[in-house]
Amino acid sequence: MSFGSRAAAAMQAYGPACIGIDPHANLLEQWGLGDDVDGLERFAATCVEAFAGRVAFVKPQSAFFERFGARGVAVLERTVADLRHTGTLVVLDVKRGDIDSTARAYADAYLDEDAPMAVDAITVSPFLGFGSLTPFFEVAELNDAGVFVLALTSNADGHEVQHARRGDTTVAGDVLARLRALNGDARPMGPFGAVVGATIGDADWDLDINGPLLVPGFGAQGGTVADIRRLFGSVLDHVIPSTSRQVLAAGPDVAALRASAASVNAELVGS
Ligand SMILES: O=c1ccn([C@@H]2O[C@H](COP(=O)(O)O)[C@@H](O)[C@H]2O)c(=O)[nH]1
Repeated sequence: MSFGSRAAAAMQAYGPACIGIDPHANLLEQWGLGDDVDGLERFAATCVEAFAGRVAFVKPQSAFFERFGARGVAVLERTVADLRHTGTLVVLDVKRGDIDSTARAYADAYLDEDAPMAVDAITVSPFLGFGSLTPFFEVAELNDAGVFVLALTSNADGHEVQHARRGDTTVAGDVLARLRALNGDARPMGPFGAVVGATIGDADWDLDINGPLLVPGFGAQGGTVADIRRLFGSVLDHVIPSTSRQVLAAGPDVAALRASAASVNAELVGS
């Protein structure tokens, strides 16, 4: 089944929220864990226990695992496998992008179902040109995986590049239009998504890409359900709001983490 179909079915079954696994040093401390590989392992295992099979998407942030070198990456690999084993869709936030031949190696590393770190979808950066992302789209399609392209990021500096004019459009507008073309008329939606922050402010963008919209910036960065409703109105059913620290702050108690994730979904569905 295509990633678009799997994502739509998971949202229907569990609600739209994506819960991020971001083991910040201060969260490890709050959870009574060391800022070391053992702490990381305990943190990730607790997140798996809390969220696997209970939410549609989990988004591990690779940077917080890479911080601990090869042993941290090994923890990430086990975390991804444990989550996927339960059917929870894993969106790995790695923001990759490179020249064609290297992009293919990155795509093989994450999107080839036989790779040790195979995930359901990854985030990529279009900064080397949208065409440089072709290997990611090709490998994803072959493996029923997804790709989320940074379009309008949640950080305040993103607009410097993303709002830059490009002919009669903008850099972000062009990324969104190209994703729309790639997704064609796939039903229920195509596998190629955009990252659009809940914090972008204005609602003047055509976000109808017939693909999933991964929406970080919701929660700890200040984005609210009202922002999501205002920004995504007609394409709300394709929106995957993603939140990490807001939910993780409820840990390390597994029941409290589950309750926090459930209340995010309830709030979103109520919108
Ligand atoms: O535009 C973007 C793209 C990615 N992120 C990532 O999402 C999470 C946000 O964490 P919170 O704790 O919910 O703020 C983090 O991993 C970022 O690297 C983003 O924030 N904005």
